[in-house]
This record gives sequence, C-alpha cells and structure tokens, in this order.
Amino acid sequence: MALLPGDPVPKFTLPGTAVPRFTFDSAAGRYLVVAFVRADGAEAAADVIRARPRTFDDVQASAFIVVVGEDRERARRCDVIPGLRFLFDAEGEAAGLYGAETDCWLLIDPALHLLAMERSDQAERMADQVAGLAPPSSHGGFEGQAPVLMTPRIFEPEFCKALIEAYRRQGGQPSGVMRQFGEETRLVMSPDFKRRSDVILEDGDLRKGLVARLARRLTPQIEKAFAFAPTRIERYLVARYDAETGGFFRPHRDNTTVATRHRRFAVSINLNEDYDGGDLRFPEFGMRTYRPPPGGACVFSCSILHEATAVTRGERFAFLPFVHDEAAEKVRRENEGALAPVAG
Ligand SMILES: O=C(O)CCC(=O)C(=O)O
Ligand SMILES: [Fe+2]
Repeated sequence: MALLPGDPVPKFTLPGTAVPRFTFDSAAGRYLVVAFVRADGAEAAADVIRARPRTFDDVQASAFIVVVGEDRERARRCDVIPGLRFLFDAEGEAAGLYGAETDCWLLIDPALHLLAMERSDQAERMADQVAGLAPPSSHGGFEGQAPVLMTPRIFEPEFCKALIEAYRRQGGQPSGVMRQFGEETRLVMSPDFKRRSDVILEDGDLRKGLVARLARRLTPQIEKAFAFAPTRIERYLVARYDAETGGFFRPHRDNTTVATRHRRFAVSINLNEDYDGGDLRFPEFGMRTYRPPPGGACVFSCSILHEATAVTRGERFAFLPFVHDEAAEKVRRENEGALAPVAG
C-alpha cells in the first residue's frame, strides 16, 4: 500500500555511523527529512542538508540519509550533530517498508506522519520548505498536548517520605535499559541513554501500602481517563535521578521488546519537589513538560515516546510502576522466556 500524506510512517531500526541500532521513531518531536539514496548519491544528498545548518539543528528538523544497498564508503560517512545522520540499509529493509525507490525524499511531521514524498530533484525545495514550517510543538496549528493523565494526591506526604527512606536504606543501583537482541530481551547498561539509580522495594508493608493506594486512588482515574482497568502492577521501583550525574532518561517507549510487550500504562509518581529539571516530556505531542506534584501521578500509554529531562539541581525521587490487565498478563507469560537471565 502506497504511503500517502497524513499516514503514519513505518518504524525501523538501522545501524548508523556511531550506533549499531538507531531506532528511527525515537527521533520524533521535530520535522524529519529522510532521503533514501544509493551510496553514490549519499554525499550529494548530505550536501543539501549541510548547506542548511540553521534548519537542521535537531530542534526544528533532523535529516537522515539512508544509504540503501552496499556502501563501500560507509566507514568514511560523517554525521553532523546536530542535524544530519547517516543510516545504513544494506538489505533495503527500511526502503521496502516505505515503498521507496532509491531516489526518494520524505518529509515527516513531529508526530511521525508523512507530509510529503519527492524525488531528489525536489530535495532543495523540500529542505528550504522545512525552515518555514510552524515550530514543531504547534505543527498541527495548535499547541501540542500529550494524551496523559495528571492526577494529584495518590500518596500522602508521609508515605512519599517513607518510600524515600526505604530507597536510602536499601541503596540504589545504577539501572539499565531493555534491548532486543534477536529473540532475546536483555537488560543492558547505557549511561548515555539513561542515568538513574533504582531500588526494587523489598518491604512487604510498603508494597501493601502501594497496592492499596494505587487501587483506591489511581485505578479509578485510569478507568475514567482511558477506559482501561489495570489489575496488575509491575515493578515496585523507586528511582533517583540526581544533579551530580545530571540524571536523565532519553526518549523511549516502554513496550518495544518481546519481554516488555505486555506493558500497557506507565505511571510516574513524584515523591519530592526540591529539584530542578527532571520533568516528563512527550516529543510526539509537543515540547511542553509535565511534572506531577509530590504524591501525584502522570500516567501514559507505554507506546508513546517519552523522556525524563536531566535533573540540574538536587535529586528527584519517583515511584515508577507499569500497570496492565489480565489479557496483557497472558502476553507477559507467553513472552517471559525471552528475558535473558540477569548476570551476576
Ligand atoms: O522518570 C520518569 O518519570 C519516567 C521513567 C521512565 O520513563 C521509565 O522508567 O521507563
Ligand atoms: Fe519509560
């Protein structure tokens, strides 16, 4: 089926110059220009972008030159950060998803929907057009707003304090990210992508207290906002991001590996407020940030792109479970075999 303007664009993951796997859809939040080219056209395509550094600055727009087929010059290709990245589609997999011949330029909106598709003779015109487009946050003609639930007073102040104390007692460990390698889902450390320390709560009374508060105060709100009734909690996890390490979690989705496919909604309940930065942002839906008050929750679909911005002063504590239902629990059981045993 041919891709038409307005359609969501297919997702793909390809190697880049600096990373073995670049997840294209994590670049949402700015206009994206994607050029599918053969190796012999790659530098000419890159020149179109390099000539416009003020447009391709990773704020207004980012460009991807996708080299389809063999590329003998691959080792010599240079990204220009911000703005320009090469991706290598040796098997023509991504080009195939787009029904793209190797002379195809796409303009994609910040929410990953197609705006225009052109041949390379129109590339300069397309690149010029990007400079004049509305800021990414208001690309639809209105200020973007993420489909998230912000709801206060899930935990009372004393309970927030008790969770922070439990964190300090147990001591946080640097936390990793889930990645898919073939059939296996592995937990890997990636300090450029996520910088945070976590505790999985062991205290039975605290766990009971958590379940009771979520069931009484949060579940009804989720049912009302999303017509979804969670029955399961995953991860009794208290996280700490701090200013010393500039703690952050870069844009990601929570259900992209086999062993995490069952996740439905992510919950961020802030436990304190004496810090700067450390806000949530949903780049597909604008650049405004979301910060639940202490004890309050931000609930969002595990499928939407989200990030936790860097903490620049103090420390941020948050309780960060995922919730799902019985149908999703079946999916979890089917897929739990994919999870690689954690080493050590
Ligand atoms: O810091 C947050 O509130 C969000 C954390 C997050 O996205 C995650 O743990 O997957
Ligand atoms: Fe997340």
